[in-house]
Amino acid sequence: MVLTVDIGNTRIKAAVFEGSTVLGKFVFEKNELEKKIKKILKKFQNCSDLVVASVGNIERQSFLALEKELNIHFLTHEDVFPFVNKYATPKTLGIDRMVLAAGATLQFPKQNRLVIDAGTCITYDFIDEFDHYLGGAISPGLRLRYEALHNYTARLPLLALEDPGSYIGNTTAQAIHSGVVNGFVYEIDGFIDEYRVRYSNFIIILTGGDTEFLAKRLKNTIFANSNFLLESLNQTFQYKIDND
Ligand SMILES: Nc1ncnc2c1ncn2[C@@H]1O[C@H](COP(=O)(O)OP(=O)(O)O)[C@@H](O)[C@H]1O
Ligand SMILES: CC(C)(COP(=O)(O)O)[C@@H](O)C(=O)NCCC(=O)O
Ligand SMILES: [K+]
Repeated sequence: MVLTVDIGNTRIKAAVFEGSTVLGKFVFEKNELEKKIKKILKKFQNCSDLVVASVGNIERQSFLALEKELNIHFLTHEDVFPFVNKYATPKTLGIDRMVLAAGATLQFPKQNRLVIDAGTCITYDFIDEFDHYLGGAISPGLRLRYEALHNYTARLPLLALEDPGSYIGNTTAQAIHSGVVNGFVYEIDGFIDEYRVRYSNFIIILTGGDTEFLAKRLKNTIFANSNFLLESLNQTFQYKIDND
């Protein structure tokens, strides 16, 4: 059994895999890391490996205490990945994006793939049919947009996510919801349309905390899978074992 852990900038997601089957999935806050991991390992005592991708402020050292219990794999740029990295600054590429690209490459062979991760940030990652990772984009995520409007103005309230009634918001609240939610959806559909100009065929994988909210609002056809990063972590680990 393998325990995969995805440490994002907002939350931690974890899943236990037996082969490619998910036996359990967990979401928790960063201050609960140790407590929750111990609880998961108590429940799934056959876990032999722990695989971590962290873009948050949690480092390798946080897992050292567990080394007696199981093998720790804290993924970095030094690991083997199933694509050719064409990013001009490969060392600054987020490890989460590398894992997503690995999952897309392994799960959808020999085709162009666009991975969209709607988390704290929205990340776009494109891997072409020759398994070249080309790059993509980083923009503020849904919750971050609401928070940024509030934090960097004097008069805008902090609102909780709500469906905008119309794109013409006629109150402050409705104008914010329209700007944030519609802007988010238009941006993603706009990026997809732009990729389509250059690549006639590609598959689109949508993941991240806002997957469900977003999936039904996009005009483009996508594979929506909020577990894609955790599944990709499991696949990246299997790939590492086979190719190291
Ligand atoms: N309980 C929750 N706490 C925080 N964000 C949530 C929650 N449920 C859904 N979200 C949405 O998930 C997004 C963060 O996604 P997530 O994948 O958890 O981020 P990260 O991987 O960067 O930590 C936010 O934009 C927010 O709208
Ligand atoms: C862009 C990110 C902040 C996204 O993080 P997330 O939204 O998943 O929490 C992360 O992938 C990161 O820190 N990237 C480094 C810069 C880069 O990928 O080029
Ligand atoms: K992201």
